[in-house]
Amino acid sequence: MFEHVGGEATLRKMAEHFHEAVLGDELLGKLFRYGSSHHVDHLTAFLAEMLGGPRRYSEELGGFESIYRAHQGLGISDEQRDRFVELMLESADAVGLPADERFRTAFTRQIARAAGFSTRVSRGELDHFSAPYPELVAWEW
Ligand code: HEM
Repeated sequence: MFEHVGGEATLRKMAEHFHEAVLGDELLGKLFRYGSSHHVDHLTAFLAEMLGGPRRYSEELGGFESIYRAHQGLGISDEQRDRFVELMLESADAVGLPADERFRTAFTRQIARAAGFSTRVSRGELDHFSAPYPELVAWEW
């Protein structure tokens, strides 16, 4: 799937597009406005790994610890979660990710799953030890 989408270059474009979109979004902007400049790069690495590409996010960028810490305490609402997923899918369209049904079905499901994970972490509903991180990145495509 990593190759099918056009590799890291396409995913970086998608992450850049997404980052711009959330910054300008009424529901999500305030969560990201004070964030760090590495969000685009880390999101690119995570998406690449999620799609079966290089394991840079887990091996070099902190993997589970980093993603857990980034969302802890954010108190993401259901509305914010749904908007996040919507903007991700819009960004996928904007940069021309493949439109075939097999890819889109799996991609949408996995983004929704990751959003569920981040939301539960953000509300303190998932502790460190029970959080299903491996399922997020080691996905069977
Ligand atoms: C459900 C709604 C979500 C919200 C509101 C949210 C919010 C955030 C915020 C505020 C940050 C910190 C940004 C920064 O450091 O500049 C962050 C980091 C991150 N998020 Fe999310 N997030 C959500 C869902 C997701 C999902 C679904 C994914 C994966 C597809 C994801 C992947 C990441 C990654 C990889 C980082 C960077 C962590 C690091 O620094 O290594 N997030 N998120």
